[in-house]
Amino acid sequence: MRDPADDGAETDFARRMSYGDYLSLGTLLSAQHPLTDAPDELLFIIQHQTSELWMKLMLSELDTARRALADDRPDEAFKMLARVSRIMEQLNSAWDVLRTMTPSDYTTFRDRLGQSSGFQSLQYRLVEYALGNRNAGMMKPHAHDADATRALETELARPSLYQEVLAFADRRGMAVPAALLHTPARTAHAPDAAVQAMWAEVYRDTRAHWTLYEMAEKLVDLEDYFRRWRFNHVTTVERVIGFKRGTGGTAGVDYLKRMLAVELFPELWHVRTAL
Ligand code: HEM
Ligand SMILES: N[C@@H](CC(=O)c1ccccc1NC=O)C(=O)O
Repeated sequence: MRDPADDGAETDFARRMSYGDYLSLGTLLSAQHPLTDAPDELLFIIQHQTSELWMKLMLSELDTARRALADDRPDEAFKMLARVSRIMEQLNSAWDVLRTMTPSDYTTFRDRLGQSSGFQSLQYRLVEYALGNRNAGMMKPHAHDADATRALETELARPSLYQEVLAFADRRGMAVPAALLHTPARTAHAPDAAVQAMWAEVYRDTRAHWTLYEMAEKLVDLEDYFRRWRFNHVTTVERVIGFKRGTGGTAGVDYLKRMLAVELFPELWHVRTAL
């Protein structure tokens, strides 16, 4: 048997930082605590934990993108937004693993989940808020958690990604209603005719407005991937629990189907009809 040291591999990590040290794998890999012996429960836990890790990165990228936009560095924001779309694509592919869990597998441990549900995911709510799908009522499940409530309030006190984009367009000389720019929104952005007219101008003369045109397509891309996530979620849920009520207390599939109608950047979709 060949000794790895013959290939020059370092083997003494008594006093050196190793792979596992750097990545805190001791902590990461000891954070799975199934409540039953059901083999699919580990799948369920890891699927959610990995989603939360990707959401953590997504929030960091959305933060950087917004700061770049506010500082008029659109090219940097494009890079971050493209990455957010790729992360969503990653989350979309992950559903294929969870879909291997049948209703028979899931019912062996579903009761043990109690009232817990993805509805209470802090990071998911922060992503929704950052993207502009703002509903302060969604903070209620976090009322018992001061840190979570503070994080959500801090997010609501910031302009959403779309507001940063509109402010950027305004600085580029486009006509954007002032009311949409200066106060961070606490409710979901409602379709606005003047904003749609602004995007129509961009799409009608892409050469004159290339940066905003690229921006618009980055946002449409992002929302396209997010819609696919919502669709994969609701389809997986129907496949696994049918039309049962959710553990979080909502109607389940019917609630999630309503969420499919959410439009993050409505004018960018509506403008297409007008082009
Ligand atoms: C078999 C797997 C799954 C089932 C049966 C399921 C079921 C549900 C149901 C019924 C809801 C509605 C809220 C409720 O009343 O509970 C919900 C919400 C939610 N789930 Fe899942 N889910 C599954 C997997 C996942 C995964 C892998 C994630 C990834 C993090 C996730 C994230 C969420 C989020 C963020 C919400 C809130 C959505 C919103 O408010 O728009 N779920 N889920
Ligand atoms: N709402 C799900 C339970 C569920 O999926 C879940 C439970 C605990 C932690 C994360 C979950 N995932 C998404 O909602 C259900 O009704 O079966």
